[in-house]
Amino acid sequence: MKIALASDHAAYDMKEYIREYLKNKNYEVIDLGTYSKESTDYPDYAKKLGEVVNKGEAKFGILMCGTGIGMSIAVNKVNGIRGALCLYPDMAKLARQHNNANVLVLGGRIMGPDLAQWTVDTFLETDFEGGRHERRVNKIKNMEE
Ligand SMILES: O=C(CO)[C@H](O)[C@H](O)[C@H](O)COP(=O)(O)O
Repeated sequence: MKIALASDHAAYDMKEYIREYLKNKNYEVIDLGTYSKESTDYPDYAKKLGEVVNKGEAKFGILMCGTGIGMSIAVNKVNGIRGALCLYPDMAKLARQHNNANVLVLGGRIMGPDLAQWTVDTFLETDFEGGRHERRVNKIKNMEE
């Protein structure tokens, strides 16, 4: 399974950690940056990753910034993206089961590596439930331009 990753400077360490974690679990990882701790603008990375996921070049995306809020606001502007800021595994489980989220957003300044890793595992291993949730997700899709 292909996973796209991106972060701003505030979550650079977390991105590096998650990239190696996923590679060790044999996921194919597309690292879209940032590639250093130099100050960057999170919308640039949210746009880049959102477009990769929307085109189907990766099944899921994982975005990280300091709190996760900026990335989450920005990535949800990209068509086809359902980005969910999840700060612990149960949020990730419901983001997949109910919202069919295709981008997980994490907060690099507020989550430790273990919590981030458990949240990523839950997100990637949980399926969409469909049914009544499909109707609601379709209503979100219909809001797109
Ligand atoms: O968008 C954010 C706040 O919700 C992110 O946490 C950014 O990473 C943060 O704003 C970056 O802040 P910095 O002072 O430029 O490092």
